[in-house]
Amino acid sequence: MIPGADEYDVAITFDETEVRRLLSVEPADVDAADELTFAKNVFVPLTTACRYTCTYCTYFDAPGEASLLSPEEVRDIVRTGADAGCTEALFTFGDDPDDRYDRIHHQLAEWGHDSIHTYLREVCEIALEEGLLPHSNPGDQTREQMELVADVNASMGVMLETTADVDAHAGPRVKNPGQRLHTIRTAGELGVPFTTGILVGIGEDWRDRAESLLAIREMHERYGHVQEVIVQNVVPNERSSYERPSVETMRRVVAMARACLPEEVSVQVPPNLSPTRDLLDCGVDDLGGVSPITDDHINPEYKWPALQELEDIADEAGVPLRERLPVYRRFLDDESWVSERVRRTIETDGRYRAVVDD
Ligand SMILES: O=c1nc2n(C[C@H](O)[C@H](O)[C@H](O)CO)c3cc(O)ccc3cc-2c(=O)[nH]1
Ligand SMILES: C[C@H]1O[C@@H](n2cnc3c(N)ncnc32)[C@H](O)[C@@H]1O
Ligand code: MET
Ligand code: SF4
Repeated sequence: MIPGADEYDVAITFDETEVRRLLSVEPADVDAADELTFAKNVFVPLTTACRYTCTYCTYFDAPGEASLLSPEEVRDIVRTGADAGCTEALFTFGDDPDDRYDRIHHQLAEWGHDSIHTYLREVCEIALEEGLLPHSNPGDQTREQMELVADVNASMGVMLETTADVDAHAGPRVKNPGQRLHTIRTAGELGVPFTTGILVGIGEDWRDRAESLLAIREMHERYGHVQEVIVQNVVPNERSSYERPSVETMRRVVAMARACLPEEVSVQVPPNLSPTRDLLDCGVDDLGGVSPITDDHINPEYKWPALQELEDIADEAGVPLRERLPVYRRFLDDESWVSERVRRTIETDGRYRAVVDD
């Protein structure tokens, strides 16, 4: 049973034959992709306040220290990004930060906001004004929260992490797999093109990995909204000494993801964290958002590869490298997936047409 599944009304019955099939998948069983895609983004770490304290994470700050970027700071970052040829403003930050941080609450109030989501809407609008397409990953969202920002985002996301009950999420306030799945389902109901994924090496076992991927597939089968699934290996940092999963483990999980998910769903690995070159024959077809100007604020010790390195990786795999937008092509021509507002930005900016038509 997935923890929290009943409470959030997302119970899933796994087909034992399917679980077994995935558990037996080997890298040799899947086809390598015929192209590699990536997006150029700027990372906007809106706030370091977070209601959770995941043991693998260095991102969050204690209540007395956590900060919030101002609208001016956000405009500066996204403008620099647009000048550097980026297409995506990645808003990733602490989960429900106004939940228990008074100073965040007061700062938001000073700027005329009563929640992080009304503020997120304002900064997404700033990104659109500056010509960037927002992709927000604020962690878990209620339907009301997501509705507030859906039409100013090209796509959104949240990592499922895992369906298992792991110690990494133990404590008084914790990520709950049922709540994560509920967020993924809400995106489907609201017609939001969505990114999710699993975090490998946080205490889950092979069956948990298979079930996590099957849970994502189940959500996609219902709504068709999952555009990509990130297979992310945990990396050690100064707060925690998680062991990196071995290359062999990552090869098998990536192959499992490819074998589990339908063809239209991309399998992404982050090129700054993963042994990317060793995973390409296991079905990876996307390298995610990489930034020519900002750090990966979640894992700042791990630098983004330069565009040239992505070219070299694709060359070695013998496939073309193609730039993409934060929203995948198949959603673009349908108003129920991409709002008029976002579509206008894509259609009026020559840079976007060039990326879409490439
Ligand atoms: O730079 C990062 N981008 C992350 N991204 C962004 C991703 O690389 C791109 O923004 C998407 O591929 C959209 O283009 C995430 C997006 C999500 O929706 C959910 C989780 C992640 C995780 C990361 C991450 O750890 N680091
Ligand atoms: C945005 C995403 O970053 C991931 N994340 C957080 N901390 C780490 C880490 N040490 N290693 C790898 N990924 C991490 C989580 O999966 C989160 O959902
Ligand atoms: N806090 C959110 C989550 O874990 C967003 C990114 S983690 C820095 O989903
Ligand atoms: S991974 Fe996200 S939810 Fe977990 S502590 Fe870090 S910022 Fe918060």
